[in-house]
Amino acid sequence: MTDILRVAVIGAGRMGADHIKRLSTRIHGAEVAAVVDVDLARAQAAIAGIDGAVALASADDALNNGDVNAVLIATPGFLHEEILYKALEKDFPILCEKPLTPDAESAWKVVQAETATGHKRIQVGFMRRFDAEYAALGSVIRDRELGELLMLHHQHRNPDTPQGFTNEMLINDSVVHEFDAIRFFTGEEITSVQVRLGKATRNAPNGQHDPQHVLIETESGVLADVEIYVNAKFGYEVATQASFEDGIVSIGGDGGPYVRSAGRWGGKVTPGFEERFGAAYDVEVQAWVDAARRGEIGGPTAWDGYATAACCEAGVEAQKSGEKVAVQLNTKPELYK
Ligand SMILES: NC(=O)C1=CN([C@@H]2O[C@H](COP(=O)(O)OP(=O)(O)OC[C@H]3O[C@@H](n4cnc5c(N)ncnc54)[C@H](O)[C@@H]3O)[C@@H](O)[C@H]2O)C=CC1
Ligand SMILES: O=C1[C@@H](O)[C@H](O)[C@@H](O)[C@H](O)[C@H]1O
Repeated sequence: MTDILRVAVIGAGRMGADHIKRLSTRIHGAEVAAVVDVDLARAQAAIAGIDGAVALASADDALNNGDVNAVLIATPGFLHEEILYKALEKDFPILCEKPLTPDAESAWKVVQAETATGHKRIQVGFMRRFDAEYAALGSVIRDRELGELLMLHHQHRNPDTPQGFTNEMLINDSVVHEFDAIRFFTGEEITSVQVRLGKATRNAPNGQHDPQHVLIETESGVLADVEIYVNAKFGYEVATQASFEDGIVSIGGDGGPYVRSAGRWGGKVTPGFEERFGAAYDVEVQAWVDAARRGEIGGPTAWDGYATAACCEAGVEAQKSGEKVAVQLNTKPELYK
């Protein structure tokens, strides 16, 4: 077991700030040593009240700071690649928010760079694998409790999208989670993706066509579909229904306290991913820290980041063509088998 992790968090936006809070309050075995943001005021605000943490404006300064021995990357996806190489060069444990990189070619280069080091250092932030209900459905599938899994139906709904969220990001930033979840549930690679564009909401900004219907096939022929609807207004909802030979399992549906008051009855809808997956992020980050202190990783690998990037690439092509697009994958290196 190595020393406590002294983590540099790169990117102190919505997700980075959330991880900084959990690292400095709920996670054992790690501390925030540095926070980096091009917006230095944001980095400074993020370290308020954290003893021994410094705010910096450049990732290089953090990686070369002698007090840092681990990195959590929470910049926008297109900026991950450069920081990943630098952190690999330092041989630091890395937790990289999804997507690993936004396209398959760059993700494959990252896989090759890590493979050349001879050990796994990169864990990718697919937190749904750490959600209690996802884990439970995963066990039902693996243990064949209800016979063979036949189909998966996913709903992924966000209340709205941040500025600059493009049509491609519906696939690259949002459906990337379902690509990983389907691979996690089935233990198989995805072989093809098709995207159907139907009637669109008037609430979609920035040239987005919203919602979209994504149709997915795995190696053994499991069919999955995803309703991705990122300007759904009512709240944040991520749910799955799995059809088996001997039953149906639903996760992520309405839950929580059921209240009757002031002439109404019902529950609450979570406003965002921080609330819906808060516990899963905690488990994910703790698993990363515990594994990193043993010289290992504690979750999805760079291969998972690459394979999902290849699915995204097929998905973006399918968005444009409407055709079923095959997912092209290179051979999996021994390191990830
Ligand atoms: N696992 C999950 O459920 C979620 C993951 N994410 C992922 O987290 C990452 C960050 O997303 P958000 O926090 O939503 O974005 P954001 O836009 O809120 O934050 C990004 C931050 O990075 C900073 N930044 C930009 N360029 C930088 C650079 N060169 N060096 C240092 N800082 C820089 C920005 O100033 C900003 O503060 C993305 O990869 C995103 O896909 C985001 C939301 C949920
Ligand atoms: O990763 C996330 C965001 O980047 C993405 O924009 C959302 O659609 C996802 O639900 C969330 O988990």
